Amino acid sequence: MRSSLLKSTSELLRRSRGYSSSANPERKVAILGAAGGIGQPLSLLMKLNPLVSSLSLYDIAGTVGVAADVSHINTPALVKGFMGDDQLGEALEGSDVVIIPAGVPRKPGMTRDDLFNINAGIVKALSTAIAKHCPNALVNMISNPVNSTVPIAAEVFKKAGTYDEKKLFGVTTLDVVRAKTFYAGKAGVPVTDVNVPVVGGHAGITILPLFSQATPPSNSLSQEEIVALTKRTQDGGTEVVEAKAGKGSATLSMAYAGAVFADACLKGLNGVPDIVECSFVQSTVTELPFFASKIA
Ligand SMILES: NC(=O)c1ccc[n+]([C@@H]2O[C@H](COP(=O)([O-])OP(=O)(O)OC[C@H]3O[C@@H](n4cnc5c(N)ncnc54)[C@H](O)[C@@H]3O)[C@@H](O)[C@H]2O)c1
Ligand SMILES: O=C(O)C[C@H](O)C(=O)O
Repeated sequence: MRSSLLKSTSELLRRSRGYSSSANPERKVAILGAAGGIGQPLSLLMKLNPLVSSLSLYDIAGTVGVAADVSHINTPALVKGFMGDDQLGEALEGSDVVIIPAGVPRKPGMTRDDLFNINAGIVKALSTAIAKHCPNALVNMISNPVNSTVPIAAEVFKKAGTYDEKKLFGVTTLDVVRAKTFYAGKAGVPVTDVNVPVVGGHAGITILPLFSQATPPSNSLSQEEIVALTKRTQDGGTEVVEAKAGKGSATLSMAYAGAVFADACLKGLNGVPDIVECSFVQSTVTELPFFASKIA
């Protein structure tokens, strides 16, 4: 009796947060680059997500320890670690969502484009494996330069005959997270109430936070302050790269942003209505083939 009461109370709590165990199908999430600076905290956050039933942690090295560590957390997701080319197929098989933070990060003085030569090859190889082993998965691309890695993945999927423009997302959520934080601080509004769409791309001046559409609106911000907020959002990545002084780029805030975006994907797959996020996707909003905007 007591256990069934506890069970139904916990189900009620889950429902009130938008989750329902009985309605939610089994979902497998794979993280490629799971032992890295983003990969590890992202693995933790996805292990905490009640919509995940199976969590597949893949990297070229280091996943045995990360998977053992994360697997001890008492949440339902079953965790498995995979390493090296031989295990990539098994890591991906049956995945509903694949998150890709694999690749090298910036050091001070570099632009995201300086990462292209190394990361393009990594993303091409991983996308080829996704096309083979889980062609229907939603792909969340974190690896930089996002403005290029997303089109690369699209080309790989087209070549494999598996491309679905609605399933490939460049993760620009960190730009939104930053815009919300910086706006709330300046406008003096509670950060949890704030929303700011960010469109364009994910590099320097291609990051376009639309503070004119921010909610709650602020009448107190001057034009100068909005220009400064825009510049800080555009330079947010560089601010962290310089602060880390050679030890990489944003990892913790990115893991948070990646977990928010992946959660939106899982909710979308589960039929939860009105899920809206900004993402860098194939687009007809401008003449550019890919553009970040609000997607539902
Ligand atoms: N989209 C964004 O907003 C955003 C934000 C922050 C960082 N990033 C990008 O994310 C990437 C990762 O950053 P990080 O700080 O985690 O770097 P990191 O070096 O700490 O981790 C990268 C991980 O990728 C792994 N890796 C390399 N090649 C691989 C392959 N072929 N298959 C699987 N794993 C592989 C490495 O072993 C490493 O564990 C960088 O390109 C960085 O620029 C993007
Ligand atoms: O700035 C970087 O190199 C990493 C990432 O794109 C970010 O915005 O933090």
